[in-house]
Order: sequence, then structure tokens, then C-alpha cells
Amino acid sequence: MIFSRSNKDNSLGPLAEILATTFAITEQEAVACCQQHGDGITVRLPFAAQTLHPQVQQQAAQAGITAPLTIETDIQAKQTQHKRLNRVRNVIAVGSGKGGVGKSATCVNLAFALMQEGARVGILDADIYGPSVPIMLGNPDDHPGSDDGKHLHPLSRHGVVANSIGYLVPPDKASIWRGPMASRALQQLAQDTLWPALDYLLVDLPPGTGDIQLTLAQQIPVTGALIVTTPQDLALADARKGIAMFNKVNIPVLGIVENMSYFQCPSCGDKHAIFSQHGGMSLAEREGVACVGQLPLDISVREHADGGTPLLVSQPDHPVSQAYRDCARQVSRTLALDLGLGDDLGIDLMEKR
Ligand SMILES: Nc1ncnc2c1ncn2[C@@H]1O[C@H](COP(=O)(O)OP(=O)(O)OP(=O)(O)O)[C@@H](O)[C@H]1O
Repeated sequence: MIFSRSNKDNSLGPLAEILATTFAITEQEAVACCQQHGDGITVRLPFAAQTLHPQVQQQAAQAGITAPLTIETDIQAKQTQHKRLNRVRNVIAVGSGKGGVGKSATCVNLAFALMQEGARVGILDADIYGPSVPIMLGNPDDHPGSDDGKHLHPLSRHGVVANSIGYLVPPDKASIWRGPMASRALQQLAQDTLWPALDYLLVDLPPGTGDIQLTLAQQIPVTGALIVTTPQDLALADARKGIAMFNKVNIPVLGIVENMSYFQCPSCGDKHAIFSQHGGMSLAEREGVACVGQLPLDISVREHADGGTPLLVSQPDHPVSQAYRDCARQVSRTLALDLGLGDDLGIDLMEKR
């Protein structure tokens, strides 16, 4: 939490109630985010939820709160087992047990969703053997620049920065690297990229739960992990292995994202559970982690991901974009408030927005 204060000042009561309801936090947590100064109130939220700020302003006005209200996003760095990457506050690993469940598409869309919710976001494509981030961002022929032949400037795309082995070597070359070489490449990619000040660096891990994934997950100072799965049994069994893998290396699992949860018929509006129903949700319950999103199987996701025109940027008002933002807010909130990750570091990283 950013700072705490007592709730002796009653004027914060109605505002705390609004914040608690809007962001699914306790009133105590809400009060801890508020600071009164002069005749105004500043709310500093430790999670990204910017699209809901106007709603809070509106409800506050309706509740008769006349003090000028400023709402800011102030995401803090969380403790990790390893030394953090320069200027990167939190690293979120996006993994999947099974291949082809939509891990990369989810990672890229979540990155833009977090950005639209007010966070500074980067993507590290750690899928050394099958990097798809360059294609999904629509810049596969670009190359990161370097001033000293060692450090790389990440590529910027629609407000998100990214680096990927796919920008550096031809795809057929990286795909034959053995484990140690691949993990060295990833280490360099993570550490030698000149990341700007970031609230979240999303890491698109290779699919699977073997030694390679384990080593990669341990090489980067990961704050928390997301597991992407589809709802059918086959994928869930592998997703469970993914959770076990992160548990083994003490990386907290932020939640499960159930991708391709349902297909909504554009003609009749009925929802069809193509890959079975609620599998991700049940797994989350069994494993004691949150199901942070149920994303539909939708042609627009595939078209925009494969076409390099991120859905969230091309069609921010699309219902699926909204679903990604709902998921992004929950991920950010979980990271800030729910995980037993220890205190925020409260470090001023000398970053200014
Ligand atoms: N919710 C969705 N609706 C429709 N298509 C989707 C959805 N999510 C992903 N896809 C599509 O499914 C295909 C596989 O997705 P993606 O490459 O993200 O999977 P992956 O799990 O990262 O695969 P890999 O195991 O190869 O790394 C892509 O064509 C992608 O555009």
C-alpha cells in the first residue's frame, strides 16, 4: 500500500465506499489510497484501472463530494527472489502447459489492455523457439538499435515496447539452439535491453513445463505468473503442470486466464462452449488461484493477432477488448493487493512519467 492513514476524517467515508465497490477492494484499502490536501483529495491507486476513473468521479459528484478529486495510477515494485531488471517494476510471466492455447495472443492483448488501464508496459518475447510477438505487433522486419553493440533499444509499438529474439536472428537459426544457448540468449535479451521505466514487463514464455521453461522462468526476476489455458481436459492437465512448475520455483501464480472459453454466435447471440465449459475456472478453484479472465473464441482475436494489428488498438471498443481490459485490471489488482508478495518496495526508481 502506498501510505496509510486513519479513517478519522469522515469526509473520506463515502469516497472509500465508492472506491471499494468499483475496484473490489476493502474500504480500509481504499482509505489507504486517499490523501487529503488543502481542499482537494488525491487517490493514488496501486493498480491499473484507469478506464474506471471517470465512473468514480461521476459517482463521487453524485454522492455530493465537492472537493476536487484527482485519481492517479501509482504501481509499486514488488519484491522478487532475484535482482530486478533496471527500471522494470514488475515482471509477469505468461506461460501455458500446452502449446497453441493462445498464450502469445493473450500476452500481447493483455499488454495493450494494461497500457489502456494506465500502466507503462513492455513485452519480452521469451518464446525463443517460436517467437510470435513480432508478427502480432506487426513489425517482424524491424531490428532493435544499439549504440554500443551490446545494449539494445527495444522497439516501440502503439505505446508498448518490446524485444524478441525474432527481431534479431532468422527464425530457423534460433529454433535449432540447444537449451543452454537459448537460455543465454534470453538472459541477454532481458538484461541488455534498455527498458524504459515500466510498471509491467510481460514475458511470453515458450509453451510447456520442461527444463527449458523452468530455467527461463528462473533467469528473469519474475514477480508473478499467469497461466493461459483453454477449458478442455487435455489443456487443463498441462496447465496444472504449469502451476506446479511455478510453485516449485516459488513464483506466485497470479491467476489462470481461460482462453477460448466460449464462442458467441454472431447471428443468434447464443454462447457455445466449443472446448468444454468452465474448465479454467474449476482448475483455478482446485488450485486455490484466481481465474482472472474468461476470453471468448473470436475471429477478431485471430485476425488482429495474426495480422499484426493489435485488437485493443484497432478496435478498443470491441467487446473482446473490453474483456481483455477486465482481465488486465484483475491481474494488476491481484498483483498489488492479493498476493502475499511482501511489501511494496517503495523505491523511487528515479522514473518520472
Ligand atoms: N481467443 C481467441 N480467439 C480466436 N483465436 C485465437 C484466440 N486466442 C488465440 N487465437 C489464435 O490461435 C492461434 C494460436 O495462438 P497463439 O500463437 O497465441 O498460441 P500460443 O499458445 O502462444 O502458441 P505456441 O504454443 O505456438 O506458443 C493464433 O492464430 C491466434 O491468433
